[in-house]
Amino acid sequence: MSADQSRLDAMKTFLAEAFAPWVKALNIEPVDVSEAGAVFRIPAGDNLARTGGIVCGQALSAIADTVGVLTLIGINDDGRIMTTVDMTTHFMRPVSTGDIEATVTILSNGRRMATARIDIRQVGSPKVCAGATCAYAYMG
Ligand SMILES: CC(C)(COP(=O)(O)OP(=O)(O)OC[C@H]1O[C@@H](n2cnc3c(N)ncnc32)[C@H](O)[C@@H]1OP(=O)(O)O)[C@@H](O)C(=O)NCCC(=O)NCCSC(=O)Cc1ccccc1
Repeated sequence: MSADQSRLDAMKTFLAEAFAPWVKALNIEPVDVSEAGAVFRIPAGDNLARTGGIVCGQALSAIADTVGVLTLIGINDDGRIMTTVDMTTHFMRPVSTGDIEATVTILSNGRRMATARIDIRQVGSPKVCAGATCAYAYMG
């Protein structure tokens, strides 16, 4: 098994074991991971849409926070657990229902804190629809 496959498996296991049931129901799929970050696919169905078939901001924020945590779980080999301490999200253009992609870039990963940038796009489009910056504190 490649190192990346083992990281993807660790992310999937953590998603299945650690998150609230409604977060698991987002069906977030890790598809790529490296030291620099990770890429995720999410099938955004009508259950995530507000009026007009637009994916609601509440779901996009939850996706951003979750993929940030999963990326740190994937790239850290030390079993450290983190908690979100700050998050800023911008909704720059609507996300239509359908497959969406979240790209995580790790901006910092220190002894006590980590910072991640998350960009959410419609699959197949280069345009960022929503962007978030999340700060995480390592516990213990
Ligand atoms: C409209 C604005 C807020 C400001 O735009 P500006 O900065 O002045 O710039 P600009 O006008 O250039 O437009 C930029 C891009 O946006 C596109 N576009 C614009 N208008 C429309 C339109 N009517 N329909 C479709 N697309 C539209 C436009 O084509 C362009 O895209 P392009 O470059 O051609 O690819 C924009 O940033 C936006 O839609 N953000 C996403 C907000 C969002 O989805 N929030 C989350 C859901 S809300 C929620 O969950 C809470 C809630 C729940 C229930 C009930 C109530 C609340």
